[in-house]
Amino acid sequence: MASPKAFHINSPFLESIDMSKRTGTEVYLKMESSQPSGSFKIRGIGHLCQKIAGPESKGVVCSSGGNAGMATAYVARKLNIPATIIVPSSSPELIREKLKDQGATVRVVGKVWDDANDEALRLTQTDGLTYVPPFDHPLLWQGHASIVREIKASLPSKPGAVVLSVGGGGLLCGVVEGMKEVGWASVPIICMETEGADCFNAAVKAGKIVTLPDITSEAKCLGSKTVCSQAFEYIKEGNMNIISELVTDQQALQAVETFLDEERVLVELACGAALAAVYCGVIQRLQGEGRLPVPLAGPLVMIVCGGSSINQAQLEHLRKVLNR
Ligand SMILES: COC[C@H](NCc1c(COP(=O)(O)O)cnc(C)c1O)C(=O)O
Repeated sequence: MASPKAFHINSPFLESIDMSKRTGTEVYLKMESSQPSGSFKIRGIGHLCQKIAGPESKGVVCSSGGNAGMATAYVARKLNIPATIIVPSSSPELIREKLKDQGATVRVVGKVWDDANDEALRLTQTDGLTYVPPFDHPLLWQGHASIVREIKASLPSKPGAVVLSVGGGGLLCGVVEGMKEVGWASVPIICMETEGADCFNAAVKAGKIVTLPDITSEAKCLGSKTVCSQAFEYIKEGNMNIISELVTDQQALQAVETFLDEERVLVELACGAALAAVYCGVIQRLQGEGRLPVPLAGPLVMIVCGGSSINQAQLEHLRKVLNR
């Protein structure tokens, strides 16, 4: 098998003057929107595919809200193996076309990600395809952990907090793994979800893993009804400072628009959920509640997870649907 190589890039790490003004502390943006597949997913999925889907593979199949699918399709094309991506009907036509442009076979199954995942698992049995999970696998988390190593190499000191979005919990698990590895276990991790795609927050509140009845948020790429068990284990373990917060779809959309204006980059609603931690005052509220120090003990790092299910037409559609 070819020697393992990274499919992801060492993404830009940019200071945000506007976000720093809003929070009263230095804010750095880890721009995963710049990754070849459009989001951070390429880190874990590239690592996993290298390990379990060699040239002799009959092909890979991934169930996805869109971005794990984009990463799988991109990596499969680079490895010259077939890719089948199963997306739910809630994924915009835009992402289906992008997946096809990557050479993937795209199938639309079910209403939410969980339905698409059932079909992906079925295809591993019937067609002998290699299953690429979008968020729940140790090899994904190992790959995602590279983001923390890059941040450590770019920052002169330990961050005061790291902000990220949670869908199924894969990014969170990778960031925790990386932070433990580099000695940042005490750094608060602010986990952001949208109301209606809040499987992690629901588990934190219930004190156990729960399954949402449905995904009612427009942030479909956060749309897993159940968080991966490892993410919840980190809460039970209690060794990390993990804070779970929610914003509305409207707040996430406002964050997407503000980020576009101020940082000139267009990202998905799933990413807007993380950005809203700064733009909608969540950081300041947590400080007021004594859950974050004033000032933060170091710079705030925002993981700009990116996402490909967005363009001007989709942005306009979200404005209409969310009455903004
Ligand atoms: C249902 O969907 C899960 C996954 N998206 C997950 C996702 C996340 C959350 O990452 P996770 O917590 O799932 O590892 C954040 N930011 C963006 C832009 C994402 O696409 C997918 O594409 O299949």
